[in-house]
Amino acid sequence: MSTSLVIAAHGTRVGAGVGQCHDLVAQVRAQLPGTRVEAGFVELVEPSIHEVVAELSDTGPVVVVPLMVGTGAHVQHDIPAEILAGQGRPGRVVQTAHLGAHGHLLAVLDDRIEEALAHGDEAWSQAETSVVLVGRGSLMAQANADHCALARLVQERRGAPDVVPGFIQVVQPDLASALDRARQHGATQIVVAPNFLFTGRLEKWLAEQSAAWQSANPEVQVRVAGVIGPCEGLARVVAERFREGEAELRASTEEAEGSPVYLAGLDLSGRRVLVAGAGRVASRRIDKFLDAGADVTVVAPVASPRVTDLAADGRVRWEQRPVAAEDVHGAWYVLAACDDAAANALVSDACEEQGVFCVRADDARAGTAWTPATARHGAFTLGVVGRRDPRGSIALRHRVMTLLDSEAHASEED
Ligand SMILES: C[C@@]1(CC(=O)O)c2cc3[nH]c(cc4nc(cc5[nH]c(cc(n2)[C@H]1CCC(=O)O)[C@@](C)(CC(=O)O)[C@@H]5CCC(=O)O)C(CC(=O)O)=C4CCC(=O)O)c(CCC(=O)O)c3CC(=O)O
Ligand SMILES: NC(=O)C1=CN([C@@H]2O[C@H](COP(=O)(O)OP(=O)(O)OC[C@H]3O[C@@H](n4cnc5c(N)ncnc54)[C@H](O)[C@@H]3O)[C@@H](O)[C@H]2O)C=CC1
Repeated sequence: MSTSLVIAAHGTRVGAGVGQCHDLVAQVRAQLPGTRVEAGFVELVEPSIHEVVAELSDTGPVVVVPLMVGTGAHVQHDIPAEILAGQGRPGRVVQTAHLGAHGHLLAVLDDRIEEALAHGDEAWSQAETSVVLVGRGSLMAQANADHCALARLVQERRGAPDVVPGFIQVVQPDLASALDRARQHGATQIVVAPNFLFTGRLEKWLAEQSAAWQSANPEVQVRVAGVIGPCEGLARVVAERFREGEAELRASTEEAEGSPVYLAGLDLSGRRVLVAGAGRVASRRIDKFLDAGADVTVVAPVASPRVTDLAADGRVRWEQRPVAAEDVHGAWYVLAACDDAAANALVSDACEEQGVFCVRADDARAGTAWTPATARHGAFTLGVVGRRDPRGSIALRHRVMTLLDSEAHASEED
C-alpha cells in the first residue's frame, strides 16, 4: 500500500502566499511521482491538517511533514494534535522533523542573499555586506536558539563578515535592534534576509520595518532579500523528510511483524552438513556444526587456517575444489558461504530442488534458512534472529547476556 504525504503548512491571509504554497506542493509532487501529496493548514486556510489526514489515512499510511523552518508550538503541539484528531487507526501516521537547518535550505538562503547583492543600482560584494537574518520569533526558547544557530551556519557557509539574527515578532532582538547591532559592528551595507517560506504578512512587516530603519539611518544602505519561496531546494527537503517518515513507518510495521523465519533446534548429530566455501563466515559456523555433532563436508578451493587444521585432524572432510550441485546429495543442512554468488546460487538451487534447507550467506532471501546469533547459558543455547538484521541480533544477544551476567554477579554478592 503506498504512503501518502501531507504537507502541514501554516496558512496566511495573503492570497499570493497561499498560491506559492500550492506551487511548492506541485514541485514536491514532481519529486515524488506516484505518491499522493496534499497540503493541510494549521490556520487561516482550508483544508485543515486533520481533514486531510483523515481522508488519506483512510486508504493507507501517511507521512506528515511540517512545512516550518523552525520548531515551535505548531510543530510540537498543534500538528501532533491535528494528527490525533485526524488519524483513524493509530500507528499509520507519522510526523517527521520540521525543515530545520538542512543543507538545501541553507543553499536557498544563500541564493536569496546573492540575488539581493546583485539586485539594485550597483552590485554589492559579499565581503563588504553584513546580513541580518530574520526569523519569526517564538515563545519556545529552542526555536529562537535554532534561529541563532542558523544565522551562524549561514555566516560560516558564506564567509560573510557578519550575520546577525533578529526576530520579526515576540522576542528580541527585533529587526530594528538587529540592524542597530550590525551597524555597531561597522556595517555600511546590510542585506535583510527573511527566513520565511512564503510571502505574507511577516514579509510585509519586514519590508516596512526595514524601510523605517533605513530612513532613520541614511548613512547605512539596506536591501531586503526575497523569501525562500517555492523552489527546488525546498521541495527536495520536503521529499527527503517524506522518505525519512516512510522509513520510520516501515521500521514500525516490521517491528510489529517480527522475524519472518521459524526458529528451530536441529539435531545434526551424525548427519551430513555441506559447507560450500571455507572462508571467514564458513569457519565461524563450522565450529557450531561440530559442537552439534554434525558430519561436516567442506568444499572450497581455498580454506582458512581453522578449516585446514580441522581437516588435518580429521574433524571435517575438506574437498579442495569448486562446489558442484551433486555435493548437495545426502546433506540434511547446507551452508552456501562462497564469495561467489554464482557458486552460492548453484548450491541453493540444488537444495531447493531436493528439499534441503540452505543458508545463503550472501543473499538471505535466496536461501531457506537463517543463522541465529547464539550464546550459551549453562545447559541452554539462546538464539536471536531478526528481520535480516544481523547487527540487531548481535546487539540483542549482547543485551541479554549482559543482563544474565549482572544477575549472576548480583546472586554472588548475596
Ligand atoms: C539473514 C542472515 C542469513 C545467514 O547468513 O544465516 C544473514 C545475512 C547476511 N549477513 C550479512 C553481513 C554480516 N553478518 C554478520 C554477522 C552475523 N550474521 C549472522 C546471521 C545472519 N546473517 C542471518 C540472520 C540475521 C538476522 O538475525 O536477521 C549472525 C547473527 C550469525 C552467524 O553468522 O553465525 C552473525 C553474528 C555472528 C556472531 O557474532 O555470533 C556480519 C558481521 C561479521 O561478519 O563480522 C556481517 C558484515 C556486515 C555487517 O556488519 O552488516 C550479509 C551481507 C553480506 C554481503 O555483504 O554480501 C547478509 C546477506 C543478506 O542479508 O542477504
Ligand atoms: N551471512 C553473514 O553473516 C555474512 C556473509 N557474508 C557474505 O558471505 C560471503 C563469504 O564471506 P567470507 O567468508 O568473508 O569470504 P572469504 O573470502 O573469507 O571466503 C570465500 C570462500 O569461498 C570459497 N569459494 C569461492 N568460490 C567457490 C566455489 N566456486 N566453490 C566453493 N568455494 C568457493 C573460497 O575458496 C573461500 O574459501 C561474502 O561474499 C559475503 O557476501 C559476509 C560477511 C558475513
